[in-house]
Amino acid sequence: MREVLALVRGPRAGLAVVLGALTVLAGAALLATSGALITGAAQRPRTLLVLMPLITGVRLFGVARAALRYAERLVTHDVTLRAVAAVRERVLERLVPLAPAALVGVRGGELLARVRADVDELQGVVVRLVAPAGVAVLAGGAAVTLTALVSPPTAAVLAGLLLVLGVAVPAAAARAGRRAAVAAARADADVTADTLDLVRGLTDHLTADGGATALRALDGHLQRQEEAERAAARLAAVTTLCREGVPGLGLVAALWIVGQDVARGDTGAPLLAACALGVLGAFEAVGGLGAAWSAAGGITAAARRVAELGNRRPAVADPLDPLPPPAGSVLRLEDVTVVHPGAPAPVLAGLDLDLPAGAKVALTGPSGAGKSTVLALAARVRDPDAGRVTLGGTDLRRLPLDGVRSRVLWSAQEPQVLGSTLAANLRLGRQDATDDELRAVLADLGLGALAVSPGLGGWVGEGGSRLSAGERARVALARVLLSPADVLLLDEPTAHLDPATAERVLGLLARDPRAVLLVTHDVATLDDRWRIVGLGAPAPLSR
Ligand SMILES: Nc1ncnc2c1ncn2[C@@H]1O[C@H](COP(=O)(O)OP(=O)(O)OP(=O)(O)O)[C@@H](O)[C@H]1O
Repeated sequence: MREVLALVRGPRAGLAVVLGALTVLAGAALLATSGALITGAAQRPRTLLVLMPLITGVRLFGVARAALRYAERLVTHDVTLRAVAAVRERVLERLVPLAPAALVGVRGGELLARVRADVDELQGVVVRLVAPAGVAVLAGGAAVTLTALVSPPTAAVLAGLLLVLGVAVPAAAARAGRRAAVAAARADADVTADTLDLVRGLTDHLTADGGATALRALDGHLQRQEEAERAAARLAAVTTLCREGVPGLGLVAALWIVGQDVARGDTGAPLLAACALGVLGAFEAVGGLGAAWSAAGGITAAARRVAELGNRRPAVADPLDPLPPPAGSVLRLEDVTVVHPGAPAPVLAGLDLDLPAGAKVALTGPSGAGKSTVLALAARVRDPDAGRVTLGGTDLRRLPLDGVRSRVLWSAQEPQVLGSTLAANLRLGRQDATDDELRAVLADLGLGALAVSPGLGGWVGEGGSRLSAGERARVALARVLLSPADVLLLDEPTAHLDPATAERVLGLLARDPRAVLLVTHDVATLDDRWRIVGLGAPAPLSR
């Protein structure tokens, strides 16, 4: 929260508060001068000139109030938009280094909820929290001081009732509403996460039990959401009652106190009307505090969740004193051990692996043997728990991450195809690749037809849904072939391909002058250009 408040500090936020306070005071002054004017007119003065200052005051405060409100909204929204843009940028900046290794265990929908719903919630920090609090202090203080000039006892009553309406009532409501706000935020996040998971895995859910289990879980979250909303509505009704009732009490108190002065002849009736209506208007100073107190719970919870994401430590980080890029590109795993969190035994223990420049190595072994983990180490997506991984003789941990990623390219087991054009997907491999180069690589991979339909500028569907699984796999391969990296790491690149296409792809990779380390379960398709390294039990098969 401190971090979010720091974003709204500064002259603009101060200006928003001052304008808000002046708007409230102009409103109270408008009521006061109107009351005085009507009462003065009712006394039938001999000349209207007596009323001229009040007539001018009514006009002045009426116009000023509208102008000030407009300026206050303008400044407040400017501050809000700046703050939200800064928070969103910060969240994304923190998220990027976490992916992918440090985000294992975080649900995609939950992440989306944090980036979208929580950051949206934080946009209320100025409008619903900071500005109302500042306005209450400034305008409330000024109203009490001005009232004290006319009637100190009325000022004392006003101060007390402002505290009741601005502090006691909202604090009690906030305490009662905190649980509902947290429950609502949790239910919102669960609904978003489950809906996203349901949509993503629709086919699996439908084939399992027609989606009944997933819908039941979603129903549960929706019910919790509804209960939280009902509790919030009940609370809102009680606070509305107080919001309307307490200013009424202030009005009655002012009429009674100043009325006694009028009865004694110490003051005039116009001043009585001005004071009573001014007091009524002054309650607008704390009008936003009820919403501020109830918003505080949700905003604080959202800020805490966003901060928690920022406090996650990236699985890998840039070195403090990076070494210059090595000249050679031999990739070596030396006596490497990896223990996944919570795992009873290391997935890799004392593994040595050499990938000289231009070498073709195929990693094989049973499912869960740690083949993908080897690729993750080689691309420095994670670091070994013991041993080291070197590129050209330099420990990867001593090289800038960008430098490693530009030299070593990792194509994951389930590569992502973006819901964009074919060309945009291919250029993830190399941004400056020409259209001719894109067409050539597609032709090499047997995807020449895609260059015609949907065409390089054609949309490939959400997640590449307009392509077949084999086409998606080859689009990912095309990126790899276009990339300028020295070392290519591929996780089961032929998994979705028919035998003839798999052979064609392996041929292309074998002819590529760069070092290739691939994971495969299909050793039979590899010719003798490939060195095969087996991982895990049963005893490794080596050639
Ligand atoms: N982030 C992680 N946290 C905990 N355990 C993990 C993590 N990543 C992988 N594992 C575990 O480590 C083991 C090796 O996983 P890895 O993905 O490297 O296997 P693999 O040989 O590539 O398997 P497959 O052939 O099925 O793709 C598995 O038992 C897996 O459950």
